Amino acid sequence: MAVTAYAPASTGNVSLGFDILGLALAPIDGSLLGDRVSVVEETQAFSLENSGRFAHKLPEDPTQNIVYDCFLGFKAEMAELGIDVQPVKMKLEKNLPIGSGLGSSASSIVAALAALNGFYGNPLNSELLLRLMGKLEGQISGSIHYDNVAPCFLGGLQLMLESETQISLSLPTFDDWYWVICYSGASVSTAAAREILPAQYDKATTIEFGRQLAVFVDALHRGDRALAASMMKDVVAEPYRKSLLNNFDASRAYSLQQGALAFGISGSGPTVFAAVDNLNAANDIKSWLEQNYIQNENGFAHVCKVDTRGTQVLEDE
Ligand SMILES: Nc1ncnc2c1ncn2[C@@H]1O[C@H](COP(=O)(O)OP(=O)(O)O)[C@@H](O)[C@H]1O
Ligand SMILES: N[C@@H](CCOP(=O)(O)O)C(=O)O
Repeated sequence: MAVTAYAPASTGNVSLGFDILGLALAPIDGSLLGDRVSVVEETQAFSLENSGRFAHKLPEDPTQNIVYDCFLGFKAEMAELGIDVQPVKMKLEKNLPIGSGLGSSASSIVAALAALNGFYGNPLNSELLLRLMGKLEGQISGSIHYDNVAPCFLGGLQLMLESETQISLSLPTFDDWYWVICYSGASVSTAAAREILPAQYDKATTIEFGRQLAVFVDALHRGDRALAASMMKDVVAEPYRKSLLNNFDASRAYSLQQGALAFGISGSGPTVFAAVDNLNAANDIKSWLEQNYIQNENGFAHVCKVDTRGTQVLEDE
């Protein structure tokens, strides 16, 4: 029976946890912000059919699509278990823009592997799947980072542990926070946005990074909203990446003036996010960003909450 998986958008870094903190997102109006991948049936030769708002931005050759690499990666893992996997017919509904900072490649990877695993009766456990997801994400961006694939797969706010037995830890979140996200419509390559970062950081930056992350995690556990929000400042990527983004400083200034608790770059951009604890302010910031941050017809904005469910796998009727 055909199996479909939905994998939500995610914000990597969340300003203060470069490569090790990520958040899954769900628009509060119920709209779909994530890719869907189906495994339809076994066939003679691998095939992939693309649809969705951003399908036209995908490589035309199906073997250049990361979904194909997921199939190969899954097949190799199954071979380790002594199981031979035949070519399959797959479908990708590409709802997330590529190079947007919303974990677009992660969403396709996670949905593809979750659907493949579901189709074959869940032979691979979650930990193994997550490692494979990270490996495939690393293939695209140049180095392995789990801050998109982990929240996309598991839901919620995830902190990377990356021990031999566990990749990710789930952190508590504040139910009353909204996450306004706005994608400008421009494309920023994650690999390129990683290359512009320094290879080394100075002592002061390193201490600041450690202080912020430690205090933030403690504040989350104690439910101290104000302290948690005050730690959300990016000392690692934003100083170098914000020059790639039009109108970033004005967008932050407006959001903070409207009462946003924090404002930053989602992943490697150009999407920006504002954390807000008031729905009226969240809607107001969303409208302003729509008017002032979006650059073309591909852009959009949503008021979101944390997606606590992560990837959803369904057997088709
Ligand atoms: N299913 C897919 N979804 C997203 N990107 C894909 C997919 N298949 C192949 N790609 C390629 O992977 C790269 C993704 O770029 P990247 O900047 O990492 O995107 P994102 O930050 O949105 O994940 C692009 O070159 C894109 O053409
Ligand atoms: N930690 C990564 C996150 C990249 O996210 P994406 O959504 O832009 O792929 C980074 O900041 O490079």
